Amino acid sequence: MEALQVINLTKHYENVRAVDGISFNVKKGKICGILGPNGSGKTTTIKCISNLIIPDSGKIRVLGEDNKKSLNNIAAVFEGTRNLYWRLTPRENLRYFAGIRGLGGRELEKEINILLDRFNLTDKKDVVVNNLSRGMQQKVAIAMTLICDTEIILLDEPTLGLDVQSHLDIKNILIDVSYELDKTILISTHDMKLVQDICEDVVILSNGKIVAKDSIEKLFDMFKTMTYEIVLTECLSEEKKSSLMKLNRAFYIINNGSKLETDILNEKDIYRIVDDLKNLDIFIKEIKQKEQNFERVFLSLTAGEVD
Ligand SMILES: Nc1ncnc2c1ncn2[C@@H]1O[C@H](COP(=O)(O)OP(=O)(O)OP(=O)(O)O)[C@@H](O)[C@H]1O
Repeated sequence: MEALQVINLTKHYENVRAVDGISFNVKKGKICGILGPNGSGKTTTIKCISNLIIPDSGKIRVLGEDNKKSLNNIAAVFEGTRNLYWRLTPRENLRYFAGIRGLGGRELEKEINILLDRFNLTDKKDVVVNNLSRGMQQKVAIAMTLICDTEIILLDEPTLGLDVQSHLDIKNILIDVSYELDKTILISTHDMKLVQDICEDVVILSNGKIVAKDSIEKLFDMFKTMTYEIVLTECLSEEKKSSLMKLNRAFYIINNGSKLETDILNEKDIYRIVDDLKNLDIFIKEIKQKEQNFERVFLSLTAGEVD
């Protein structure tokens, strides 16, 4: 069942076409990522879905209903957790946002305690949000969406500026929320690792248009290459770098020339690469096959102009 339908959405800011006729769906209980370079239209899309800005044209449906009539079924968290009240505590924030949606009473207090516990925030429940770490603030913001009990949760850059532990915590929380509570989550992000780890589907934008929308699995299959890392015995000189660039193969020069990466389709190619490097007096210390990386898929899809 489609929880969210975006149909032919277009939004201009004066002469900028921020979003240009995009359509995609997100199934109930799934996590979908919106990826794209800076300025590709991700935030504009999220803002249109959450009714913060009015699109020029197109339709947005939540469980089949126009999004303007579904305000109580959409909760959004924008970059930098700007929608929290910094001088209120986590408990007060949750109470306030639930109150806006007409929720209150003893049942609500019980719900708030359960949520604070779930997010490991119980011992911080009376500390003003301003004095919490970035990771904790992000948890409060996500808890805020849950207390409102909406069908759709929109998250703009939920892992921006988080340390490794908080990144992991947020990732686990989102997986829990989607699987256990059956929430539909749309995440706008630059964080490929997050998308690769938790999203089932992805929409990739470039210049306000969709360049790909599919499951992560299928997008990986589309770019089924093997990436090899070649560690060199010494850093490449500028002369060797330019000789390498003249070869009929794309090498990514890493670590100032002490490593190379290349994508191959056929395992036999690796023997040709070894020969090519030997002919250029570039000596190999080690060759490793790398795990497939969603960043490469993304770069392949967004490189160059998209009409
Ligand atoms: N309020 C505004 N007024 C004018 N132009 C805007 C406004 N908001 C966004 N834009 C422009 O619309 C385009 C899309 O912006 P948007 O913020 O949606 O992209 P984004 O993919 O979220 O970018 P980023 O990854 O940098 O946050 C950009 O060219 C941006 O400069």
